[in-house]
Amino acid sequence: MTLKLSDVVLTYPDGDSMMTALDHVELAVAPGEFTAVVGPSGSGKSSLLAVAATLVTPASGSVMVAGQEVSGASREARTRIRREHIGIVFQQSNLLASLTALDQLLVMADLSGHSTKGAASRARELLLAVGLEDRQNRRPHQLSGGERQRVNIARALMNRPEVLLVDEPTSALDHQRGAQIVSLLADLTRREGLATVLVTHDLATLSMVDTVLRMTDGRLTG
Ligand SMILES: Nc1ncnc2c1ncn2[C@@H]1O[C@H](COP(=O)(O)OP(=O)(O)OP(=O)(O)O)[C@@H](O)[C@H]1O
Repeated sequence: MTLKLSDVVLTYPDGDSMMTALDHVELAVAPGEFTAVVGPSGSGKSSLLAVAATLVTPASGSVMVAGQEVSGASREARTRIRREHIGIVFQQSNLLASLTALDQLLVMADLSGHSTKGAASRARELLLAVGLEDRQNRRPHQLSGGERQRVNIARALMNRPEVLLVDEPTSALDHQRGAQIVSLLADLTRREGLATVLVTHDLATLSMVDTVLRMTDGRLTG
């Protein structure tokens, strides 16, 4: 399993007591497997992604990413695991306003400290994979909402992660464009052998995923 959460409990302070955001959660995603997590607002979906992204440390349980145990790892070790093994796509496209689509990707290679040798060809390959080969010199304001989300997805894959975590990527898009984004994620999951977790409210796109899990009051069920 590329991503494995075992018996994960996450609590937040809630007034004088604690509330349980993740309640003994089990999640296992294999390479090339596209998993969707659905559930009502406040049920814990974003918390699940934050724990899987190594951004939040659970109260107990184990989080394994690409064979490495995250729980108990130092902040530096978690940052390294995140940079090397995890791609994250947020709900809103958070692209840099002044950069072209191509440069949005190249800046990821710079930040990771990897040599830029090979980065340009990886960036072009990804822009082609997301259908933006003729948009590579456009800045965010010259792209549609769907195109910006495609750049976001391509950028998340720049450093060849094994795990892809995607939080409601279609919420700002109409149904057709949203379905195209989920179809693209399905294609990339298979092509790049990613362990992908998609949080979504868009039930119409669930036919494109391999596994659907439901989150209810912090409990994850199949
Ligand atoms: N940093 C925090 N501090 C305290 N409580 C939090 C924090 N983050 C989330 N919560 C609480 O944890 C519960 C789960 O929240 P979470 O955002 O994970 O749910 P969600 O299913 O992603 O919701 P949505 O679909 O609205 O994004 C909610 O009750 C929320 O209020």
